[in-house]
Amino acid sequence: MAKEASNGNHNSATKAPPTPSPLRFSKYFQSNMRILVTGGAGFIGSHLVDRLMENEKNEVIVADNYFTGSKDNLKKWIGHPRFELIRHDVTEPLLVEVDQIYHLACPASPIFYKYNPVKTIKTNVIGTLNMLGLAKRVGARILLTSTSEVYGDPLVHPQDESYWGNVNPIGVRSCYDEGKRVAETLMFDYHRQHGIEIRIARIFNTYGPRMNIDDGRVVSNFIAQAIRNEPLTVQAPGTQTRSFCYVSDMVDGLIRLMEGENTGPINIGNPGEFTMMELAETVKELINPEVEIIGVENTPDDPRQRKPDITKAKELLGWEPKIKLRDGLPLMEEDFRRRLEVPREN
Ligand SMILES: NC(=O)c1ccc[n+]([C@@H]2O[C@H](COP(=O)([O-])OP(=O)(O)OC[C@H]3O[C@@H](n4cnc5c(N)ncnc54)[C@H](O)[C@@H]3O)[C@@H](O)[C@H]2O)c1
Ligand SMILES: O=c1ccn([C@@H]2O[C@H](COP(=O)(O)OP(=O)(O)O[C@H]3OC[C@@H](O)[C@H](O)[C@H]3O)[C@@H](O)[C@H]2O)c(=O)[nH]1
Repeated sequence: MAKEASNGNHNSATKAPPTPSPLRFSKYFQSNMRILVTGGAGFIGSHLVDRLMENEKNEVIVADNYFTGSKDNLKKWIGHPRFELIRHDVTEPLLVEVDQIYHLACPASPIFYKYNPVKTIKTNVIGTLNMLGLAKRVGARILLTSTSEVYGDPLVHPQDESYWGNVNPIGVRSCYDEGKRVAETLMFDYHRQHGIEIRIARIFNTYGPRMNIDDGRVVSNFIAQAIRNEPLTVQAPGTQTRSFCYVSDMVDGLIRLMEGENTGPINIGNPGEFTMMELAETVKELINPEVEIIGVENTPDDPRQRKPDITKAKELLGWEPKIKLRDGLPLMEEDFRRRLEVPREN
């Protein structure tokens, strides 16, 4: 009774404060970094989003047009209070208030970037211009995922960042290679002219769970073929080399680059180098010893060798990859078997 009287007395100086909304105590209101990930519904982007979302102080916005990405890759975050997903094409301007931009939007598989080459150039050039314009307007730091393809068919081996590359400017891969080179140029021009904080990662071939099954890149092709018991298609001559980085190592490198003090460009990749025939033999041995390996025709301008020099990443970011190809392939196999609904026979 006495309590009721006291609660009902609006003139009382000892009135209890109203109960705060439960939202006042939610993590949402403690966030101190809003991060935009373009291309966040894609392969690397969705793994990056997972890592960024692990930090309860981050809010993450993904902008993606779903050309090669999928909402499925982000399903565990849809509806989360610190997460937003926007259907957006980066060739159009985007107005959001953010502190950091990871700019990944661009098809990465040669089959997909060659499908509509004019659109690939627009994505790289106009898309990067739009994201730099956004970074300038809101004062955000921006990281571009460039590529080892800026080295073209390299005449220097392994490739370090000082190498200017050997790119065919009018070939079928140029929409991607030259597009990324212009994107790098734009990043540095905005940095020098407008003082934008930039970071450039030159990513070497990356693989892992969530790659599209029909992505067309070599690791996903071989794993899907081995699981389906179809011949592994080694494109001629089979002696061409690549260096494969597992996606968790890649994401770790990208975050270190964003958080560090160096603009780059910095190579992020795994220096373990394999011919495509060696890769096919490794997949055969690990996944399906019965599968056939066949030679097929290649496409024009396929780089003959590729291996990153990661001295700079080691020195400036304290980063190096941890997962060897032989350990990463079975992790990807597991994901592909689940999606293809082909369990491993014991
Ligand atoms: N995976 C690799 O081996 C590799 C190597 C070098 C560089 N990269 C770069 O890393 C980034 C991500 O590559 P990935 O392997 O995750 O490729 P991905 O194709 O899986 O992802 C790209 C994402 O960008 C989206 N996208 C494409 N065009 C867009 C547009 N105009 N507007 C908005 N969204 C768009 C796609 O829908 C997709 O979700 C790309 O910039 C790629 O060039 C990747
Ligand atoms: O089924 C296949 C597919 C590909 N290959 C060969 O495997 C090698 C790698 O081809 P991929 O299509 O996986 O990728 P590429 O290295 O050519 O390009 C990639 O490089 C770095 C990124 O920027 C992009 O993800 C992509 O452009 C090529 O020599 C290709 O000829 C096969 O032997 N069989």
